[in-house]
Amino acid sequence: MVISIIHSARFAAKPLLGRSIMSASASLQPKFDKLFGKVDELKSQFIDILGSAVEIPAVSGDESLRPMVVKKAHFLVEQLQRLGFSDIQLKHLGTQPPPVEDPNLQLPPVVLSRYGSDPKKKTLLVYGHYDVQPAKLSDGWETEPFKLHVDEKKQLMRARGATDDTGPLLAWLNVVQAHREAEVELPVNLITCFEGMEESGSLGLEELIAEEAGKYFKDVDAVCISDNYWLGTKKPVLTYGLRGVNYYKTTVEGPAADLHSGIFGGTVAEPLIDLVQVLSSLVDSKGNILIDGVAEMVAPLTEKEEKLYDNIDFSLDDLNEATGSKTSLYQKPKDILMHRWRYPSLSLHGVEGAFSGAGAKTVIPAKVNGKFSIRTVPDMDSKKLDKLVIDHCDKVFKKLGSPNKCTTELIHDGAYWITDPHSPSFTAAAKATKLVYGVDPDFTREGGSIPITVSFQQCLNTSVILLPVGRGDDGAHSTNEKLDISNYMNGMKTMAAYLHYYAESG
Ligand SMILES: C[C@H](N)C(=O)N[C@@H](Cc1c[nH]cn1)C(=O)O
Ligand SMILES: [Zn+2]
Ligand SMILES: [Zn+2]
Repeated sequence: MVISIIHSARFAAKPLLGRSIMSASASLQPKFDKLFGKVDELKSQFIDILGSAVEIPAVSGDESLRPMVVKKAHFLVEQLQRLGFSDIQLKHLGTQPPPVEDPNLQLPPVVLSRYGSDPKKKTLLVYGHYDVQPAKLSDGWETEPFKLHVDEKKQLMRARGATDDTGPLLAWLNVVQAHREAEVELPVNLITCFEGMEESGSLGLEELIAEEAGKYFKDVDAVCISDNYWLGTKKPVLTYGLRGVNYYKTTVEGPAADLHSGIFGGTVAEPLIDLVQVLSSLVDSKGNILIDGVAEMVAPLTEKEEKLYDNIDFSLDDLNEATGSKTSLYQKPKDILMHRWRYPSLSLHGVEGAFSGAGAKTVIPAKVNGKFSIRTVPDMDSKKLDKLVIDHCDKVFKKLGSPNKCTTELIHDGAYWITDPHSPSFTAAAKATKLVYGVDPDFTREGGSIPITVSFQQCLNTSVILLPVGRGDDGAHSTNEKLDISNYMNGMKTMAAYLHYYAESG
C-alpha cells in the first residue's frame, strides 16, 4: 500500500541578522548570514525535535519492536507535512525474507518526499535511516538510551540514534525549516529517501531504488548521505569509500531443551562448546581472518593508493580516545587506517540462546546462534565469500565429530563502495565545510557500511557523497552514543551551504 499526503503551509517570516561570513561568494553571503542566524535561533527547537524522535525505539533488528520502527516512519511523515514537503509517500516493501522468526513480518516503509520541483534547479536526493541499533540501560548506559539526555556541561546530546542516524537525518529537515523561516529559497529540489532497515541490511531498498529510478527518482542529479562520522574529534571529513558487510549466523543445536549441567554435563555433546570451537576457528587475536581464500580476494595495495594515507590527520591517540583504551592492534596511523578502510575484518558479535544474565545459572543451552560478520573490501566477491565461510564452518564442525547439528547462513549482505572524490558535489561540500569550520576537510574512507550507497550510484547513475555530521568518538552502535551540539548545529550550516554551492556548480 502507498499513501500520499500533500501539504503546503508556509511559516511566518521574521527579520534576522546572522553572523557575517567573509569567505562566502558575494551573492551567497547574505543568504548564509540569514540561514546561519536562523539555525542558531532555532537551536532549542532542533534539540527538542531530536528528543521526540529518539524516544521511539525503532530497532530494526528486534522483530518485537517492528511496530516502533513503523511508528517512527509516521513520526517523520508528520514532520515532513509540518515543513511543507509534498508528494510524501510511505513505500511498503513486503515481508521480510528469511532467516526471520515471524514469516509474515512486514519490512518497515521507506519514506519518500519532495521539496520543490523546479525544472531549472538541480535535484538532490538525501538519504538517511530512521532505524537504530539495539540499546539497554543495563548495557552500561549512563542514562536511558531512548530518552535524550542533554549534557549542558559537555555540550552534547546522548541517546541511541543521536549520531546514527536520527540526528543527521533530522538535520536535513531542520535545514529546510531554517530556509523557510529565514525566507531563503531552497536552491535545489530536494528528495528525501529515509529507510527503516539500514541497521539490518537495507532489505528491500535496492529493489525500490531500481523501480523508482525512472519515476520518483528520475530527475536526481546527485545523492548525499549523512550517515557516517569524522575520523577523529576535531577535523571534518568528506567520505568517498565504505567497506561492505556480510553478516552470518551459525546455529548449533542438539538436546530438545536446555539441560541441568549437574545431571547431564559430561554425558551430552554441548552445543555451546561446539559453537565456541567453530567461532574461534574464524579469526585470531591479532585480527587475522583464518578462512582459506579470503586474503587472496583483496585488491593489492598500489603505491598510488598508499600515498593517499600520508596526509590524513589521524593518530594512535585518536583511536585510543574513541575506544577509551589502549587496545590497538597497530601502532602506526597508516596501518590503523588501512585496516579500517581497505582490508577486511571479521568480528564476533554475540551468541543468541546462551546464558548471559547475572548470577551463575548452571544450564546447558540446547540451541545457540553465533553471530559474526565480515567487513568486505575491493575486490571481494560476496557470493564467493559466503561459500568460503559456510564451507569453512562445516569443515571445522565436521572435524569435531559431534552428534549435534550445525548450520551457517548469511543473514544479510551489503556491498563496499568507492568513488572519485572530484565531482561537483564533493567540491561544493568541501567549500561548505571550509566556510563553516574554517579548515579544508580530509578526504577519507570509512570502515562501516551503508549497503545502499552502491545501489544509488549504479541505479540512478549519479555521484554519491558522504557528508558526516558526527565525530569519531560518538559511540555509534555502542553505549552512551552521543552527538555534540556543535556538530549538530555546524552540521546543519554545512548542509545548508552545501546546497547553495552545489546549486551554483557547473
Ligand atoms: C555507517 C552506518 N552508520 C552504519 O552504522 N552502518 C551499519 C550497517 C549494518 C549492516 N549490518 C548491520 N548494520 C554498519 O556498518 O554496521
Ligand atoms: Zn549504524
Ligand atoms: Zn547509520
